[in-house]
Amino acid sequence: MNLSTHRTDIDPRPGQAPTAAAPAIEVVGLERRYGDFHAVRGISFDVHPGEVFALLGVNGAGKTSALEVLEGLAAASAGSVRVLGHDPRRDRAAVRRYLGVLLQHSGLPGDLTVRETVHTWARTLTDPRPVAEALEQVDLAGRADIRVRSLSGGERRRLDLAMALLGRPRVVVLDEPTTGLDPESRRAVWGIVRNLVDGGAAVVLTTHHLEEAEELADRIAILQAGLVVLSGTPEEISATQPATIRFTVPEGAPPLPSLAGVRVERTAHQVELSTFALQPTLTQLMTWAGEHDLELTGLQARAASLEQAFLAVADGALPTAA
Ligand SMILES: Nc1ncnc2c1ncn2[C@@H]1O[C@H](COP(=O)(O)OP(=O)(O)OP(=O)(O)O)[C@@H](O)[C@H]1O
Repeated sequence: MNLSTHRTDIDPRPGQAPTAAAPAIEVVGLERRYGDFHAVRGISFDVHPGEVFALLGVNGAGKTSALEVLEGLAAASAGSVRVLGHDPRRDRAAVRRYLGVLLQHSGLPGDLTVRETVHTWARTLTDPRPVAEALEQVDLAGRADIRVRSLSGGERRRLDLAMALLGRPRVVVLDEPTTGLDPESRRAVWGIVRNLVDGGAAVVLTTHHLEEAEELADRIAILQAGLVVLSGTPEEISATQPATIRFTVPEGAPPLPSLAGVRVERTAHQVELSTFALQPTLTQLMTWAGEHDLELTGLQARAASLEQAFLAVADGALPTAA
């Protein structure tokens, strides 16, 4: 699978020269209301060419509502969104050519074949990729003559992706690109996304698979009830949570050493330590065990994960740092 070349230049805004530093997507104070309901309550982020930005959050957090404004499908209730310097709704014609969108639910007609579907869409684009190449990329070349209604859920999702990338987009919005895909297909999609950004595209995606965000995203924002509650690189977000050390103390062991800043939970002989200083805590623990000639069975030390941070946000636990 490979993607052919992508142009990495950015359309200058009227009166402006293109600069390498210009973000491909700029979102400032975006709000989205449905009647009285405030689904997105003032979020800001930008995405540069060659970067993957992931919007995470539990169901209903506001991810799709925000993406629909980027896609030009809905108006912002307040705030502004720029894609390649343009308003994606008002200047739809200027943006459309450079924008690839994978909606959460697509509605392709079921009675066309896969090849006919892609051909039909390609005819509406300025500089489409060859249909055979597009199908090859998502591993659907062997299904080209099958009617869309006969495709499996995962195959249909890969067809959606082929359509989103057909026009060689420089800005790509992917709403849950791998939902319903098996692990192998999911990894293939990750490869496609990496190729896109290597070619200079700016990618925004949503996902409920945290390992996907960890694998792909350069930066992440976690949304809750329409607000960004944590943002940064995957490492920065993970680092808002403590590392965990678990072990079993042997019968008759002396009391644990005093460990400053470490939370200790103990049930019978099972011990769990939560610490923001994994190495010093481990060193103190090992020194203590060595001095008393103790064997700590089942010893495990695990750095904090993105999943831990995500769950802490979902549980309403305030992050300790951001
Ligand atoms: N057309 C609509 N009218 C009224 N409320 C809506 C509408 N569309 C979305 N909502 C509400 O806005 C909130 C945010 O929905 P949204 O689909 O943006 O969330 P999400 O983070 O994408 O969720 P998911 O992970 O389930 O896709 C939800 O409470 C949803 O019920």
